[in-house]
Amino acid sequence: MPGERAAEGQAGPAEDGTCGDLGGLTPEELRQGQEAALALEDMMALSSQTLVRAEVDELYQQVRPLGQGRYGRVLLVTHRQKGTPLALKQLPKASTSRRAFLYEFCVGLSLGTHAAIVGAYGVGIESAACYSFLTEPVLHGDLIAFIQPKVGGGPGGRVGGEPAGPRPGRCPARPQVGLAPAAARRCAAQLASALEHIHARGLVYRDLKPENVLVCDPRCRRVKLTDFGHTRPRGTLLRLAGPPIPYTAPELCQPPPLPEGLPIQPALDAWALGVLLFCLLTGYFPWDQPLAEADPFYEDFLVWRASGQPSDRPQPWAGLAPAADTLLGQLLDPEPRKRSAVSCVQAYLGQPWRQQEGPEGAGP
Ligand SMILES: Nc1ncnc2c1ncn2[C@@H]1O[C@H](COP(=O)(O)OP(=O)(O)OP(=O)(O)O)[C@@H](O)[C@H]1O
Repeated sequence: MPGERAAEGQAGPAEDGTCGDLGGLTPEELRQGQEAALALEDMMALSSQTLVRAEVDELYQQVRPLGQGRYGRVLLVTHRQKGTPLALKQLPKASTSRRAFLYEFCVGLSLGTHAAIVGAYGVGIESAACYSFLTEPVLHGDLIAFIQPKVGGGPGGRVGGEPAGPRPGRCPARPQVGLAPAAARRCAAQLASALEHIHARGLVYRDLKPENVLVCDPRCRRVKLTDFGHTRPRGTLLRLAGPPIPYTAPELCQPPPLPEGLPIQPALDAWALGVLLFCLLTGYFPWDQPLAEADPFYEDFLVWRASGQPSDRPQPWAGLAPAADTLLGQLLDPEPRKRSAVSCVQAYLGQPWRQQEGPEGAGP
């Protein structure tokens, strides 16, 4: 989360009133992002006036921790009068500005109506040491615990970056890697739909990874996206902060088109969705970072894309069926303008994504 937004600008018209250099953004795309930014500013101003000033324990009973991120922790609590179970995300004031809190709170609130996005209750709380907000609790952990890693890892290492080998508590004899085929397709469909919903509101999610996908049931039938601290209006100018990860789109790794940075586009999320689907199907990352000069697995992928020859197919892609090749080829187009929108997933849901797919419905 909460990146302070002061350092972020937005691509905009040139001083002479023309559209100027929008860093590749069309005027319509720019308008969408500006409208989203204005709507969020309004919502933040209203929410700021209605924050509940109280200590969390006065209102809610703590049950147990649900998770910890870099910026905040999430607790399962119950409402003291009603007993309703709720998830409470707490962001310490020491490391979170009021503006950054309001931003994450309002983005979550504006998006939480979608079935595959964690629902928000519209209750923001200011305590002495923390800002907090309430969301629906999703009690089966995050997707990382459901992805069976390939023993020995893959090119870019195991998803989640834990030591190799089956995880404690999961069936060690199961040959399955990644997610079971039906569960992978269900996840893909729900996440693509959630991202479409975000993009249609002029926003870019920017943080797609299994840790931000919460699982609603033991068979991973329903999932929900959470954590909107990195979400920004389309066209926000951003630079890569820190080293790239497998989910980072290649255009963010290149020198930006404008001095202030790259105007962000939904194509960033399409790339991350492609990488996540690869992980769901194989149990490992396709590469460490999308830099041909630094990552031989990414370089092999580019060579295969350019030639289209089966003999150039990189070994990590070996188990994928033709439909998955085509789908991932569209989402992982290195050229953002040619990359397909996340909605392209829907066209491939009826076809096998892995060679020798097991029986449908075989969940983890
Ligand atoms: N509504 C919820 N229900 C259940 N668990 C949740 C919920 N929201 C978050 N969690 C758990 O808490 C963890 C941390 O939450 P979150 O990702 O929002 O924190 P963060 O500090 O913003 O994280 P990051 O370091 O990824 O930016 C999640 O990975 C998840 O396991």
